Amino acid sequence: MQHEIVIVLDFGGQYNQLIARRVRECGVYCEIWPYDTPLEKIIEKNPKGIIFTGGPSSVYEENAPVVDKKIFEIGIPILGICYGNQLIAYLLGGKVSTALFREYGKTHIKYNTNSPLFTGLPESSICWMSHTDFVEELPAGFEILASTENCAIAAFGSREKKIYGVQFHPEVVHTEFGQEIIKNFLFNICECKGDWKTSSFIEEKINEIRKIVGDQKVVCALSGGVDSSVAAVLVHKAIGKNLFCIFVDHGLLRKGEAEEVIRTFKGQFDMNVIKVDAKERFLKALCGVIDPERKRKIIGEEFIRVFEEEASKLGDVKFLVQGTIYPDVVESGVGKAATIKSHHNVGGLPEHIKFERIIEPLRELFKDEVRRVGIELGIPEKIVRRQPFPGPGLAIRIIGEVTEEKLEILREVDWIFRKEIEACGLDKEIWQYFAVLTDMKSVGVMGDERTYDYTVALRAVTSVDGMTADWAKIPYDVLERVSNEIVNTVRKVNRVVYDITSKPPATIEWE
Ligand SMILES: Nc1ncnc2c1ncn2[C@@H]1O[C@H](COP(=O)(O)OP(=O)(O)OP(=O)(O)O)[C@@H](O)[C@H]1O
Ligand SMILES: O=c1[nH]c(=O)c2[nH+]cn([C@@H]3O[C@H](COP(=O)(O)O)[C@@H](O)[C@H]3O)c2[nH]1
Ligand SMILES: NC(=O)CC[C@H](N)C(=O)O
Ligand SMILES: [Mg+2]
Repeated sequence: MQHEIVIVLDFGGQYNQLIARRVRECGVYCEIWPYDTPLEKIIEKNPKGIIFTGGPSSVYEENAPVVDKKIFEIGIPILGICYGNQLIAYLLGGKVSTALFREYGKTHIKYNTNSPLFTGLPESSICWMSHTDFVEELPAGFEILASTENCAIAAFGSREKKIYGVQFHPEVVHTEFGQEIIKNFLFNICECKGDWKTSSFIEEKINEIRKIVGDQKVVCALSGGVDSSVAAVLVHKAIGKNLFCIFVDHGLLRKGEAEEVIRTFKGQFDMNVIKVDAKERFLKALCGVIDPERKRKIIGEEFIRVFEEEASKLGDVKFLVQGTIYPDVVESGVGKAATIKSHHNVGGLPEHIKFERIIEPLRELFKDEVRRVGIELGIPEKIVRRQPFPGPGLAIRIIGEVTEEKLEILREVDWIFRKEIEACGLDKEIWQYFAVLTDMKSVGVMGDERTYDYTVALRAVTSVDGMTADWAKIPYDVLERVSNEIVNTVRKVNRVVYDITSKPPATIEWE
């Protein structure tokens, strides 16, 4: 059966896959295509609508990514988001400039709810912005449909042309009514019917994995985190005893973590799990390194070398399974997307790898989708609900050089914060909560003595998919208890600060 399709044209935005996902959630099939796909190919596919994504470029730059202007004349509805919005205005004769007031994160917005794009919405609400440029003058034949305090043209469009642009990001969960806007575009403007159902993801993947590996051995990089646990269980369902999980203790784990992972996994699943102690080699490789990207690449390479060594002990192993998910991919900078940080399992991978193929069954999914798959696979809530912990571990939470001493300090601080958050039940609402050891020392006074010690930062965020996040409004008395216990019990720390930035403009991790 031929489904209705919406095409998302990719200009390198951070949230492209989120757009695709929102469209799929509305029951409309959707594919992401490169921005320079020839127009004939698009017309041939006969899409119900086209969405232009955001992107890191500015339309007035030389070599900025553009589309064939004829795309505006073929009668297919178009929605431009952020860069896509600026591009529509620019190509149709409007003016795009750099703003004096940049907007990142939470912004109040007012909608014209008479527009089919915004019907059913309240007149004002919250949207999320991430831009420097803005549409200053509209092209002829368009009207303003939304504005914010610093951005007069926060949305524009033409009912007759069926072309719309929004400066904000309706696809991120922090934009209230974002999904309604996407729905309005699909159903009111593109006149979609919604004829697509999420086909059985698990079944499809199991078949695919069986087809690729047959009866050969496979190793799986297992961290005990959500993604790799779900990936491991999925692959285990497909190939059983031919799966060998490798858990690496790289010395950058949290207090008690290695023991807990092994205990949970051995107790819970009937799987082969190999634990590798690789503390020394990781710390040696990181010695003297302060640049965050270098740290990530070194860790990415060491991981692979350890997996290769372990695999060679098992015979001829061609396949490595990783729990890579979509945010790891996009932040590492694939296609037109900018590199935000090289996740060790994607952008941090070394050039030469002995495995013939890396299998990543969760590569297109977001964390909350992975969690849903995990629950469906029968993985206990306790594992599926764990807070994310990045593969490079504490190395990217220690600003500057990683040393044994700093690791020791951070482990203790992090433990105190974690225990307190869990004790007061906040762990259920907060997406991630951890401590960062800054590279800064400051003066304090303890027991009438001068101290000159480290500042630690506490970071806690709420999020749904890790792509955008807000800082968690932890009650002052909880922060106070944590701060007191840290400075009273952890040596070499005399100051505690709380990070109150959202993502964007910050990221969740500090490096
Ligand atoms: N200590 C480790 N040992 C083996 N593999 C690891 C380790 N840490 C990370 N990996 C691999 O790198 C991938 C990415 O790490 P990441 O932390 O994003 O995912 P995760 O640990 O599976 O889930 P979570 O995000 O919930 O922590 C993992 O899915 C896993 O395949
Ligand atoms: O496996 C991983 N390898 C990495 O290199 C990595 N870097 C960040 N993260 C996790 O990804 C989510 C988004 O983090 P950022 O806002 O810091 O980019 C957050 O949940 C981070 O903890 C990583 N996970
Ligand atoms: N998120 C985006 O698409 C940003 C578009 C453009 N680079 C700007 O800064 O305004
Ligand atoms: Mg992890």
